[in-house]
Order: sequence, then structure tokens, then C-alpha cells
Amino acid sequence: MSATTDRPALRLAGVSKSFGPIEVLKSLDLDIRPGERHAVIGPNGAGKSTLFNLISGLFPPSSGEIYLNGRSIAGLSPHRINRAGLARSFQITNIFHRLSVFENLRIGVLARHGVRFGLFRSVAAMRRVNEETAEVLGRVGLAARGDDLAGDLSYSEQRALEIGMTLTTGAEVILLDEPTAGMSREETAQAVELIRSVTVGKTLLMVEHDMSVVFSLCDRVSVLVYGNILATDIPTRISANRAVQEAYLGVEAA
Ligand SMILES: Nc1ncnc2c1ncn2[C@@H]1O[C@H](COP(=O)(O)OP(=O)(O)OP(=O)(O)O)[C@@H](O)[C@H]1O
Repeated sequence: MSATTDRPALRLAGVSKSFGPIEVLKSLDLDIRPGERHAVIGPNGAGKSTLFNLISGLFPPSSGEIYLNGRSIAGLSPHRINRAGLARSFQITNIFHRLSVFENLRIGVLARHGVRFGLFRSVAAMRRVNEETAEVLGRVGLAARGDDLAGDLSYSEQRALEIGMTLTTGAEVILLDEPTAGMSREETAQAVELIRSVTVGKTLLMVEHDMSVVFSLCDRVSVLVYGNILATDIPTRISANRAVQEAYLGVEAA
């Protein structure tokens, strides 16, 4: 294979993060392959959110490097990382409740085209932005809700809208933070299908506690425990891994 096809979509090399005296992430190495769906699992406080915060640019790492398609992004602002091709949806809903569903999605499309609201003059450009917005609206199953206020959507519809907002920017690498948290079994199944369909051809990194979601959606799993990656493997081997069972899945060693 050529060097280009071997190159990870996302690479963490020796990434550490400390808050004061506490080292929350300890020299992590992790490669996310282009096109894979990869879950990060681990107990509460393991450092999963911190990991996502570093990758998406909320905090700089204390040391180490993060590469997006081979380009160093460690320490860049969230905006610049987004422009470089990485979008993140948040565990806490991050939508504009008093704008319509369509308007929420259009913000990302406008940002992608570098269009400022007040300078928006071209009818043709407006039509194109609206078409792209409508396309994403349909992909996330909200075509019938476009004119409704985002605040009036159900919880699972709001999560679908958030996923749509990551798509509008055209990012190739998508980070989802617990996308099925708080959902019923039926809503979770729908969310899994949605995530599967919208991430075709993209790279997905997700924090997910629900192992059935991880098993049905993800190609590989990394287990984060006390700021270290204990194992990275395909889901069946992760669930059979004795060290993972002891550290995370709560199984006693025989
Ligand atoms: N901004 C911060 N300042 C100080 N400590 C922090 C900060 N953010 C996270 N921490 C600490 O880092 C550790 C890891 O937290 P983090 O939220 O990354 O874990 P997590 O694996 O996402 O947990 P959960 O599953 O509960 O969300 C915790 O001890 C937390 O208190």
C-alpha cells in the first residue's frame, strides 16, 4: 500500500493532558484508520471527554501531537480544526432552540461556504445553500420538521439534528460524544441506523457506553482506563480480553 492510503485519518502520538498536578491522559498513542468507525469506551472519569476536548481543540494537549490526515492540529482553535475537516457533536445538546431546524443546519452550510449573513447577496448562492441544507435535513430524517423550532423537537430528534450539524460542515472525520445517551431502545436502534448511514465514506470516532451500539456499529474499540489505552481491537476481541473484563466490564479474574 502507498504511504497515502496507510496514513491514519486521525493520529495521536504521545498525547498527555494534566490539569494541575493530575495527569488525566498519559502519553496516548492511537491511530484511527480512514473510513473506520471507532468507539472509545471506559469507566467514568477515564478521560474520554478530555480526549475529545483535545482532539476538537477545546484544550491544547500538555504534550504530544495530534494529526488530522497527516497535518498537525494540536493546539489549533476548534474553528480551525473544523475547517481542517473534523466536526464534533457534543454530549450536551448544542443546538439553537429558537431557530428553526432548517436554520440550525443552514448555519453550518453557510460557514462552509464562508458566507457571512449580512453579505449574502447572490440569489444563486442562496439557492445552493438552501439545497445543501435540505439535503442534510433529509439525510438525518428531519425533512418534515424543517420549519419547526429546534427547541420543539423531541430529544432523539435533537440528537439527529446535532449529527446533521456535523455533516453540514463537510467534515470527513466525525466525533460523536455518547450519541445514544438517554434514548429508549427503539430510539437507540434508529440512531444507530442514522449514524451508520451518514458516516458511510467518513471516519467516525465516538464515545459510547452502550456495548450493543458499539458491537453493531463499530469496526474497532479502544478501552481507556485511568488515562491509558488498555487495548484497541475489534469488538469481539475486546469483550473477550481478560484485562478489559477486569478493568472495565467488571468481571473478576478466575
Ligand atoms: N477542565 C478540567 N479541569 C480539571 N479537571 C478536569 C477537567 N476536565 C476533566 N477533568 C478531570 O479529568 C478526569 C477525566 O474526566 P473526563 O470527563 O475526561 O472523563 P470521562 O471518561 O469523559 O468521564 P465520564 O464518562 O464520566 O464523562 C476527571 O477526574 C475530571 O475531574
